Amino acid sequence: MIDEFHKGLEPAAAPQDGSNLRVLIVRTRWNTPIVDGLVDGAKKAMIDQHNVKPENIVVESVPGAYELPFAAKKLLEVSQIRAAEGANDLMGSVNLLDGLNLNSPTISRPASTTGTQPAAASSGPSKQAFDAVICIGVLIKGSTMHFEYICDAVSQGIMRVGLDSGVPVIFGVLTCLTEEQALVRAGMDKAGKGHNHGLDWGSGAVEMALLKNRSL
Ligand SMILES: Nc1c(NC[C@H](O)[C@H](O)[C@H](O)CO)[nH]c(=O)[nH]c1=O
Ligand SMILES: CC(=O)[C@@H](O)COP(=O)(O)O
Repeated sequence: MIDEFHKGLEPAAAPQDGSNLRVLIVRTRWNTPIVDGLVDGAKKAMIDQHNVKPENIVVESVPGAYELPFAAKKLLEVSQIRAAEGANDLMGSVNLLDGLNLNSPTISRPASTTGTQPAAASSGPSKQAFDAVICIGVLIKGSTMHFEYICDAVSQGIMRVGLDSGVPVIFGVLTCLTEEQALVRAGMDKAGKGHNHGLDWGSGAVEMALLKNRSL
């Protein structure tokens, strides 16, 4: 029986400004063609509707949905450590600039008190911590209870990463009984009546990141 086609979430009332956000997408390598479509939808919504810079969207892959929570947790932690190091470098230079007028337009980084130049800011990976994470995967029921156990573990795990880290983690995992159900929810069904849920996840990531960053 073909179930009702989903129209997905109504788009946000208005596009939101994601131009300063950095978003991590963790995606699986199971059911790759469908996951690819969902990832594309999430990126499209963030870039086209909410002005997220393409270079501020990082995509990492894991074997399967069960690995999504661990990867989200660890990659988030690394980005937060890197951001703290970046802030520390900056504070270090401020300390080195003791007594100077920090508003001076000609300020430069002096040699450190030990006579060696402080490490130049690396041009390596971004030091901005992720403002949101989107976990994307497709679970399709097989002939055993494996599906049920993974679905429960993954949904609980992804929620816990968000609550524990204080960074919104979007649950972008389709839990389907058939491949057709997944195709419909990725907007890839032959009838063309489906809706790409990745679009909703991208918009949701921007909305929740801005909510997290909202100043009191
Ligand atoms: N059957 C599906 C899986 N199974 C693999 C697990 O997610 C996991 O990678 C494995 O148990 C090793 O820990 N993963 C999916 O993403 N989708 C499936 O349909
Ligand atoms: C979601 C799954 O792990 C499932 O596809 C595995 O299939 P099976 O239950 O037949 O082993």
